[in-house]
Amino acid sequence: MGFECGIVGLPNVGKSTLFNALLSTMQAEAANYPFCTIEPNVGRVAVPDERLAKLAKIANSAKLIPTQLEFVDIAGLVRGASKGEGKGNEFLSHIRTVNAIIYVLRCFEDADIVHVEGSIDPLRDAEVIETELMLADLDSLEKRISSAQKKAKSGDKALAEQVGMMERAIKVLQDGKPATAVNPKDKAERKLLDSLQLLTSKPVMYVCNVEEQHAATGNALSAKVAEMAAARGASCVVVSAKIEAEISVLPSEEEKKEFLGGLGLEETGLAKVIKAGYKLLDLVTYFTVGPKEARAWTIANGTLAPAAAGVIHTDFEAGFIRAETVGYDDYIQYEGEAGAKKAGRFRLEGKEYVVQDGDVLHFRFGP
Ligand SMILES: Nc1ncnc2c1ncn2[C@@H]1O[C@H](COP(=O)(O)OP(=O)(O)OP(=O)(O)O)[C@@H](O)[C@H]1O
Ligand SMILES: [Mg+2]
Repeated sequence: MGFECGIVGLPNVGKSTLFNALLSTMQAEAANYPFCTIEPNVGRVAVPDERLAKLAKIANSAKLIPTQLEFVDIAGLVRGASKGEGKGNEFLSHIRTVNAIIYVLRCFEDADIVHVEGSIDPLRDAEVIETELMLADLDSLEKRISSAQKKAKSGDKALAEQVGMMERAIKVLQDGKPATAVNPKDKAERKLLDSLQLLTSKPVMYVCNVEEQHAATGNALSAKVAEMAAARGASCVVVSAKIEAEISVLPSEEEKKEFLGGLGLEETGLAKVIKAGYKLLDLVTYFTVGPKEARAWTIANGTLAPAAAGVIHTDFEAGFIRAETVGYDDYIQYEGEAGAKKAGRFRLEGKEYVVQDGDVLHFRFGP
């Protein structure tokens, strides 16, 4: 399971500006010119988590190592992308490989920055892009289904199930809905749907890119997007990519805080985007804490202890014996492992243990 969020949208809406800010260390081209991003840019960013510093303080850890999330800056799609317009096929194939989609919607007015659709209308923009993705999915399913149907007739049960799922997906797409609207009823159905590798079965969130002065409050356009997102049960984050780019290059945390305060913000829009992306992928964090370092690790929600150990090292998974576990709240309340032990809050967990968000773990493993 990968942990990649694709940044998707029309050209010139601020995707690369946001991406650059996210990876102030990395360079992706940002210019007032449609299609300036030709190759997809991939970068890793630290996931902000207040808990890490609190744990490190208790354990006197010398170093803090946050966990990371990957972002991919994908070139702007245009109307007709599913038919190959504006390098559409190539750009759509970049979306196919990511695990979740972050739609960047232009909610800022600026007469100097060209809008491919000629006016500022984020709801229309979302519809244009989402329609292209649905058309691409429909096209790919219609191309695949007849040969799959033929093969399924030979009695291949797994294939027959897949054909069933294809038929359901085609139906919802023809109704103008994304493949997620198939609403898989259990894990097995979810897996079947995923196996079709559709663009519109990926989890989705929206980023409203607003003017500097609306960074804290949003504007009338972002309010409309928020309403649409809420109706779909999707999350929606307001940022001003341009301001984020300026903040991200400030040399010290203090200066950043001051700058944010002046705008009426408590945390950067980037932090909000990263946290929302992490949630969108249904990821959770566990910690390893010691005098050398306090470190955060990422796993999919529902991961069992041996597989969670495998994120650190494959040997940990192969030779897994048990996980010494203290829940985050207990670790804080009893001020560390020793205190948690005294209070009877130290647990030995086995192979069937589902690691919980915030767990402080120490893995025991053998040869
Ligand atoms: N919040 C904002 N307010 C004002 N201008 C902005 C804002 N966000 C981005 N811009 C400007 O919009 C222009 C386009 O931005 P950017 O290059 O990031 O777009 P893009 O979505 O990556 O485009 P493409 O699809 O062509 O790669 C840039 O000049 C950038 O400075
Ligand atoms: Mg770009």
